[in-house]
Amino acid sequence: MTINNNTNRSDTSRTVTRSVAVAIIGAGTAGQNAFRQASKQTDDIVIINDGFWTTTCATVGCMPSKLLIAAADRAHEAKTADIFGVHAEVEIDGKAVMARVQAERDHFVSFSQKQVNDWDDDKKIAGQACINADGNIEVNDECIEAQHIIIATGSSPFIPEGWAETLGDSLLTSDTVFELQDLPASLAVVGAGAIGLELAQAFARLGVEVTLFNRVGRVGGLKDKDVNQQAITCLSNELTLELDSKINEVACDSQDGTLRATIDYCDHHGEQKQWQGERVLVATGRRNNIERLGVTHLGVSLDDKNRPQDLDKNTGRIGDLNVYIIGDANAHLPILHVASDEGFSAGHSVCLNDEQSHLRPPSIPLSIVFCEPQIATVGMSLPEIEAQNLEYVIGKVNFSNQGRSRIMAVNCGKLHIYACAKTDKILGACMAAPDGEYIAHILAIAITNEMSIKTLLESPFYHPTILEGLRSALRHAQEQMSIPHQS
Ligand SMILES: Cc1cc2nc3c(=O)[nH]c(=O)nc-3n(C[C@H](O)[C@H](O)[C@H](O)COP(=O)(O)OP(=O)(O)OC[C@H]3O[C@@H](n4cnc5c(N)ncnc54)[C@H](O)[C@@H]3O)c2cc1C
Ligand SMILES: NC(=O)c1ccc[n+]([C@@H]2O[C@H](COP(=O)([O-])OP(=O)(O)OC[C@H]3O[C@@H](n4cnc5c(N)ncnc54)[C@H](O)[C@@H]3O)[C@@H](O)[C@H]2O)c1
Repeated sequence: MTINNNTNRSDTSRTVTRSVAVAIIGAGTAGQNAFRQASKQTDDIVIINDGFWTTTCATVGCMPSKLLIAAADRAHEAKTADIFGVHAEVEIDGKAVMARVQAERDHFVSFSQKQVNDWDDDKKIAGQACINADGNIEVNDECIEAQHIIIATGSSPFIPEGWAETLGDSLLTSDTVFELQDLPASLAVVGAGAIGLELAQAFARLGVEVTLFNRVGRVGGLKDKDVNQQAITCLSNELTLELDSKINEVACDSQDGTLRATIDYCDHHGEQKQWQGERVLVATGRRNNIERLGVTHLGVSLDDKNRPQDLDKNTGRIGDLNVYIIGDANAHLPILHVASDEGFSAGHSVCLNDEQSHLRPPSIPLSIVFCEPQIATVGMSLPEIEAQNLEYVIGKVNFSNQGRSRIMAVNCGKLHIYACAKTDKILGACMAAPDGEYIAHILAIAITNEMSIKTLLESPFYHPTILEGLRSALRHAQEQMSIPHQS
């Protein structure tokens, strides 16, 4: 069977060389999960992948970035030990730092490679897939007709037009930065999203002279002005920030074998300035890899940012087509656990008649940026709550005087909890906070299970912990409510 709703059929059809029940395009986290789940139901399956058969997460994403951050945090702790009366001489061996990042990264990569190696060779095709006007998949010299197609082609770094040429060898992206053999002397990081923030702070902590540029005044996508401002205050203790700036031109030349990159920009006061240094890490966002895949031949419509329309956010299914677009490829929530869950759900639903069986329940939004303080958002954002005219209160805590945070000298940050004033339930939260990853998970569990603030406050909070800061914010929210049982 070919995919239905085929709108762009050509007369010059290529002969089908293989027919399968399920074809998966892309073997990253989402695609591998889909393959594993679907393989439990059918043998009539093929997975096609271009490039490395591991995952973005293990190879150039979550894992190498956290390995670099781990080294940076050790350096930071040693360099700032003076505050405790502990004096340490810190010497950073850039080659050894990068060697550990690469060795541990390779260890993680080998896990996913081993799993893929165990799959039957005749179910794996290495090559770049393209969907033709008949809705069939062309790869190498094969033309595959599939009853169900799962697209899990991920995303790639977006580089502003012309920058690759003008920055030449000084250009780095998250695809190349972890291959460095040594630390650069100086680095401009462009983009203060998750990638830019994590890597800018990590390199700064490792002794690299870092300037972080962003075209808006927001960091880590924070939508709460107060928390955003607090995050900027904390981060600027360690980083040179050029927020709300406009980059006009980038260039690079080489003198005596040393790279010299320049960035001409207009700062937030409107003053023309120039940055000069060794390397430029471009972290200006990622784009899903479906532009040239030919998904429109399957009846899928895309908006102006390549986002598929009619996406079922639980399964990645597109409308009533037998087409699923999952993971970063659908540009919905480009984070790891979402790619993983969507892969799992799509893998089941292509094979079972009962589409609801074994599907993961929709999880509430959760994102964490691993800078310090950690920037995390859970549930609804403030603009979303306001757009729905919900009656809300904000429970706030500032970590500057929070007991355990002061003890540990990590007392910079703020937590805002948005709670419904009528139901006592948590709607969402936003923070730049020490131990933000744990606070965010507790709040995510509370929202998922519709726990009231009262119930949460009846749970024990051990003393002295940073989580007592969470209790302070919950109490602050409670104080503002007029629900009788709360008084
Ligand atoms: C630096 C960095 C740090 C990150 N840190 C975190 C983090 O801390 N936490 C978190 O939750 N998320 C993080 N992410 C995001 C996370 O890594 C991604 O959301 C996730 O890896 C996406 O998985 P995927 O399966 O959708 O895509 P991928 O793993 O990218 O897999 C897509 C596969 O499809 C292949 N492909 C593409 N086009 C074709 C084609 N035409 N034919 C055949 N194959 C094709 C690709 O080569 C690739 O192998 C990070 C990302 C980056 C870049
Ligand atoms: N810890 C995590 O969960 C984690 C870590 C890294 C990446 N990721 C995932 O990877 C995705 C991509 O991350 P990202 O940080 O590249 O993208 P992003 O979209 O989050 O941030 C890009 C930033 O670059 C800025 N920008 C864009 N063009 C610019 C220009 N010309 N000049 C100056 N600034 C410019 C934008 O204003 C924005 O702040 C994220 O959406 C996230 O889901 C997650």
